[in-house]
Amino acid sequence: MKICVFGAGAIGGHVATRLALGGADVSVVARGAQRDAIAADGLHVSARDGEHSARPRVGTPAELGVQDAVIVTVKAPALPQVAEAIGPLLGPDTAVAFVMNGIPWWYFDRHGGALDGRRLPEIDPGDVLRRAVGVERTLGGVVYSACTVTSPGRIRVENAVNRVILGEPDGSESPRAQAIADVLNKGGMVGEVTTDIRTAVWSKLVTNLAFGPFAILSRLGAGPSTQDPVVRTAMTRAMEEAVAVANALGQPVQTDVGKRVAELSRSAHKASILQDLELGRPMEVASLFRVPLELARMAGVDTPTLDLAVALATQQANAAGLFQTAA
Ligand SMILES: NC(=O)C1=CN([C@@H]2O[C@H](COP(=O)(O)OP(=O)(O)OC[C@H]3O[C@@H](n4cnc5c(N)ncnc54)[C@H](OP(=O)(O)O)[C@@H]3O)[C@@H](O)[C@H]2O)C=CC1
Ligand SMILES: CC(C)(CO)C(=O)C(=O)O
Repeated sequence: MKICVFGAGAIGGHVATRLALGGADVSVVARGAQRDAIAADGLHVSARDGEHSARPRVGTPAELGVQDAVIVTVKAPALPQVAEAIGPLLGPDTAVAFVMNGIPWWYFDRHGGALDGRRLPEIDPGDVLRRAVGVERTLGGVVYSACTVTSPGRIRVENAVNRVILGEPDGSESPRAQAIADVLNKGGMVGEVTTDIRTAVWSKLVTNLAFGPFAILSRLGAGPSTQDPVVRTAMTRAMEEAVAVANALGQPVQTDVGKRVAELSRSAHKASILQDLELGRPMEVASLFRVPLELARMAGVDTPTLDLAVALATQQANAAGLFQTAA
């Protein structure tokens, strides 16, 4: 199976390595020092189950040509650039899986009901992804794997279990998602296919949405920040609001909020969006924070704690020049 990973950073570098270990014909689209290092010396992943290396092909979409599947693993602000470049990788039967955090651009496509087909211009401005990729090629994706690029071409993975969940926007059974999941499983990552990808998206998102804005405001990891009972209470309320939004949208997320906040409070982990702020990288404010609250308004759910935290976090991202509120 020919699979190209578009955006071989932390997650993409890990996924590409697992796909190669699983026997796929893997290529990557990368840039800068990361691209040069992968081209010269391959990818090297240091994980709980060992040290893994792979030598994927590295090239531009035109050089790599039509694929059986493309896995997009950029940060959300880079999606318009993906839309511009992805064309040569796509044939009529190419599946394109967006394996990222946050509300995906296709969220209301093949959704059914009154909101079916609703656009999310903060994530897909001018419908560029819709036109370049098309909903028919698109698979949703969620990834549980804490990954960091430690130096170009080298990725450290924290989790003992690393999961990728894939699913069709219309909730149908998916042989094409299963084919990708099978390769991941062979490569030592857990690949799963779901018929309810939106619930999988929200199950992950409730943590990003409740934890991320507080991280930006405190500039601390969850552990140190939640030592203050006021913060812990507010973060708990924020996560309860996020779960209420998911439920109102028809996604039965099962998050045990008290347990999740307790887990976060034992961790020194700095939210990835705070790491982006500190490193001056474009921030996923739209897909992780603002669009979920747009969905809260559509669902008629009040989210006062999240509203304030997200408004202030957005101001921080604006002030740092790492996010621009859509005009
Ligand atoms: N890292 C983690 O532990 C986790 C991340 N996620 C999610 O996964 C997604 C990816 O995150 P992550 O892997 O951390 O991000 P990274 O920034 O590490 O990786 C994205 C990569 O894509 C590259 N890229 C962006 N645009 C282009 C382009 N036009 N052409 C070629 N390469 C490009 C980036 O290059 P450059 O650096 O030059 O911008 C970078 O190397 C996000 O949605 C994130 O929230 C989910 C779970 C955990
Ligand atoms: C929120 C959390 C801890 C889990 O999804 C995360 O990985 C992040 O955003 O850094």
